[in-house]
Parts: sequence; structure tokens; C-alpha cells
Amino acid sequence: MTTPDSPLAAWLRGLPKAELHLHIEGTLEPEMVFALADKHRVPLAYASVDALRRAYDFDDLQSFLDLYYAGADVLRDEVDFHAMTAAYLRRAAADGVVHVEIFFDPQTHTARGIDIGTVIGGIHRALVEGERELGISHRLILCFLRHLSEAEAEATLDAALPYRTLIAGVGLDSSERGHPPQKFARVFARAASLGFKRVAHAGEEGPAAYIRDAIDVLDVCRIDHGVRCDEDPALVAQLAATRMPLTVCPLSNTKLKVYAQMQQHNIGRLLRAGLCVTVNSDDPAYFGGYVVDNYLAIADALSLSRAELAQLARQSFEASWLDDAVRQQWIARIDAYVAAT
Ligand code: HPA
Ligand SMILES: [Zn+2]
Repeated sequence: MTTPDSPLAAWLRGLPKAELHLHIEGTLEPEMVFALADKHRVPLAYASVDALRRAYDFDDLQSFLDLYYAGADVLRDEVDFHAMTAAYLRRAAADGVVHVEIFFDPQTHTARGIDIGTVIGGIHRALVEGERELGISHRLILCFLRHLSEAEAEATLDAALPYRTLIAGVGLDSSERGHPPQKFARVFARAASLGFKRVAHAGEEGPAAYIRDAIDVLDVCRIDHGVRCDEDPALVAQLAATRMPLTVCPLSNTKLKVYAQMQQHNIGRLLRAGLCVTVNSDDPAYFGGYVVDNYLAIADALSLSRAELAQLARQSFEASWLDDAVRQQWIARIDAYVAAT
């Protein structure tokens, strides 16, 4: 068993990495939930930090989402959004993350009467500070909640337009089954015409057909999760041939019972089949680990070599929205690190 103080963990922390699948609301640790509940006098359903953490025992995606949306209720002002984002960036820096592309869910907050400018303002201020103080570059991705209507997604896009220079792309998250990509075809087309890049969660709990539809109907440039692609061998071949990135989240997949055990995870097989798979933490406060914990979990369970782990890190930059020259610089840094260690 590989531990966080093992030589492999230290080596992984030294490996430059990008994190591309991270819900900022999913970084809200129980300690911060309690601190913010206290600050705003919000009653909580749990008596202690430990009791809340013990509740993080999920059956599936929906059982997680119910707690995740409840936890986000303590975020009330700009300072809260800043504190949450700053804490994540400090933790990511300790893991050797040098670039982040993070999701936020504006509808979770606007539905509670919080202005979208408060949400974006706090997150963006922390990202700018993180770049200056920690050297972490960033992109911000606005996610639409797929259990809500397309009309509500359209209204969210409208509300975000005054902040459009701060937002690189749009995504699609929340309950997947029964909410296919087609439901959001028009709002994604409008986002494209406005110059936003597109990503979507697909093939986490939903079928492989949702991955095809995200590509064909929403014109996405990455798939978030995508692990159920292996139910469709022709799709796997297409993903390999086109180098369509998958932002895979191993600890999330075992916590939400997509796989009963990490040994069953397909990321190693997909990597060896030539897919641009990447390693990410999704909602680290809820799933028991940040990005290095995710690398360690698959290294251990799937017996991945250091060469394979380095390739996963290279692919995190290949899949990123960094300028090509910057991407190539980070990949060269990885090559140099591997040669020197
Ligand atoms: O893993 C996820 N899937 C879908 N929606 C989400 N919202 C936060 N995390 C997730
Ligand atoms: Zn996710």
C-alpha cells in the first residue's frame, strides 16, 4: 500500500500536473462548512465535523449530490467563495499542481438569492492571487446543472455575460441519467457562438451514447469522466484516434460506486489503448483525496509504472486550454523531471 509519505508520493508531488476536473464547491472541507455555518448562523443537520465526514458514505451520484448541494448552502458572501478557492489552491500547490481549470455551479447559489457576481468575484480574486503567490495558472468553467431546464441554463448564461472575460468555457454537471446532452443543445450552441469552449460530464453513470452525443451534439473539446466509453469499442477507437481527452476521477468513481474496487478501474487500460486520459480529484473534500491521492490510488491498484504516471501528467497539459507554447514547456519540464529522477 502506497502512503502519502512514501517515495512514490514525494515523486508524484514533484511531477508538474494540471487539474482539469475540479468542482470548487466540492473542495469545501467539513471544517470550513462548520466555520461558515457559524459565521452566518446557518443550522446544520450534523452535530460535529466528524459526524459530517462520517456521512460521506455514498451509494451513487445522487446520494453525493444531495450532500454536496446541502454543504454549499453555507457559502453566502464574496469572502466565503474567496476563502474556499484559496484553500483549494494552497492544497493543490502542495500536490505539485501548476495549472487548474475549475468548475463552478452558479445555479446552486443564484437559486438561494446570491448574485452571480458575488460567486465569480470571490473565486476569481483567489485565482488571481493564486497565480501571483503560488504560480498556479487558471481557467474558469461555468457549469449548467443538467437536472434543471435548458431555459434556466440560458438565463444563467445571460447572467454570466457581464463576466464573460473571466470565464473560459461552459460545462454540464449534476444528475446524469435521464438528462442527455441533447437537452442542452441550444444553450451550448449559443455558448459556442459567444466564444466559450465546451466540456460536459458524460459516461460517469450515464451510457456511452451520452459521450457520443456530447461530442456530436454539444461539440465539446473534452469529456468529463467518460469511463463508460468502454461499453462501445468503436467509441474507444474514435477517442484514441482523435485524442479526445477524458478527465477521469478515480477516487470519485469508487466512492460513487461506478466501480466496486479500484482494481476494476479502466484508466490503465484506456491509457495503454492510446486515449488522452487525465487524473483529477472531482470533489476532493467529499471523495477522500486530492490529485496526488488519486494518482497514488491508481498506481497502487493498477500497478502503473512511473513512465505511465508521467504520461498521465503530460496528458493533463495536452488536454488543457493553456497556449500551445506553454503546454509544450510543461511537457518538456516533465521529460526533464523524469530523466533526472
Ligand atoms: O462527479 C460529478 N458528476 C456530476 N455532477 C457533479 N457535481 C459535482 N461533482 C459531480
Ligand atoms: Zn465532476
